[in-house]
Amino acid sequence: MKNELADRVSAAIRDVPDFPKPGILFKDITPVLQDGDLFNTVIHYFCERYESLNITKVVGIESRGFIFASAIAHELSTGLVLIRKPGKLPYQTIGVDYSLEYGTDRVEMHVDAVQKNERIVIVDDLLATGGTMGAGIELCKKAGANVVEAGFLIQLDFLDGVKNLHGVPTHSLIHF
Ligand SMILES: O=P(O)(O)OC[C@H]1O[C@H](OP(=O)(O)OP(=O)(O)O)[C@H](O)[C@@H]1O
Ligand SMILES: Nc1ncnc2[nH]cnc12
Repeated sequence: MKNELADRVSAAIRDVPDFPKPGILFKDITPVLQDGDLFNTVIHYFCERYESLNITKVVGIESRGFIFASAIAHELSTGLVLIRKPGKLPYQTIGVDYSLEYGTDRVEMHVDAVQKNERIVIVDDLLATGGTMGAGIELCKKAGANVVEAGFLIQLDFLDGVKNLHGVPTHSLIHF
């Protein structure tokens, strides 16, 4: 199932050169979302991976990670946690700074979003340098969570982002 689905997702992803900055080949996932059957199959693929792992919360990273995390959490009936860019969350937060393929940023999470020893998965659409997910993992670990897996739709292997993921197991549906 994985290879057939990976081929369908690869074919749907649209490459946009020089977005948002010159030299970046942007992987546009919106065609995957626009295809109801494909989006549904992707969500079920991740749910099958996670359904027997006693996951209590799915953590999504703003903004494209929210799309996948929220659909997976809904399907698994787990909680959903939002990791957001700075200044967006209303309550007390913990935060981590990181560098991006095209800039620097910071991620934040509510202090009470994840409890000690909770089994969580963190989901994002794409792994590039790993700065974003690395910071997300750090946040969840700070809160005492057991990060079972970092899941991605797409992994850009040439950027070797896995080295920034603190040894957490990772899974990506497709690799470029
Ligand atoms: O591995 P990294 O080098 O950290 O890059 C990956 C991150 O970059 C993109 O998000 P972006 O910051 O563009 O935000 P968006 O999802 O709101 O478009 C992507 O959705 C990941 O979160
Ligand atoms: N090349 C890329 N395409 C889409 N999202 C990204 N986030 C970081 N690098 C990216």
